[in-house]
Amino acid sequence: MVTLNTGTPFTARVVLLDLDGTLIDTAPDLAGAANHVLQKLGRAPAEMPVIRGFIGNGVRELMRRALAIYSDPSEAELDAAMVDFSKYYGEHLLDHSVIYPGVRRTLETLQAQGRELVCITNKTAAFTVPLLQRLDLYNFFGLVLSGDSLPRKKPDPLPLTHTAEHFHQPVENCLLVGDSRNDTEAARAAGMPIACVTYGYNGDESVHCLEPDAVLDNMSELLDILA
Ligand SMILES: O=C(O)COP(=O)(O)O
Ligand SMILES: [Mg+2]
Repeated sequence: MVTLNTGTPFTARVVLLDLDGTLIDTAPDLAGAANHVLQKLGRAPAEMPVIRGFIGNGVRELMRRALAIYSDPSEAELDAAMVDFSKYYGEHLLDHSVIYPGVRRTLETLQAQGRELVCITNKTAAFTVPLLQRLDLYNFFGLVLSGDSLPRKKPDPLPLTHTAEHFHQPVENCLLVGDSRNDTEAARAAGMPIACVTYGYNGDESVHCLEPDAVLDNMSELLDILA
């Protein structure tokens, strides 16, 4: 079901899409990599719902939070953990991760409508690009901004304002589609409309609490709210 809180459809000449929890269900493989590191350190694996709640601020923050279940890691401990995490995750990017229902067909339609598509994620580029390429999604995007592409990532508005400038569009003519508080905060700070999907990673909080301009249960519902 779609909830439209603005009353009018969005022009959205540029559609910005979050990655983890919005386009791709990456949690199983992120959990696999984090638990690989925990196991190496002799610790118990974290449950999937717990790991899901750690996603959204980049893989380093995910690993920091997973280690902190036991005790807050030093930066040196986190550096060492990230070497193991990165190697394992890079080799297991797509063991269990899948595109969410409706995503591919919706991207095809948006592209056919002549809209610019952009992927905006806090994931590092070393993982973002192969994930999109191997799922045959990469070519949909005129721009891909990862967590390490610009000096600041979401919830900072920079990736959003950078995108609007890149395509010479006012922010009002863009629309961010995301799944979490980082997305709504970045959008509000940029003055960009935001739609949230209900199926992603926003901890225990319903995305309705974030008061986005629209709420989607399936990506295909995006087509119902665009002018
Ligand atoms: O936490 C991450 O690595 C990425 O999260 P995002 O794609 O939802 O921005
Ligand atoms: Mg997300």
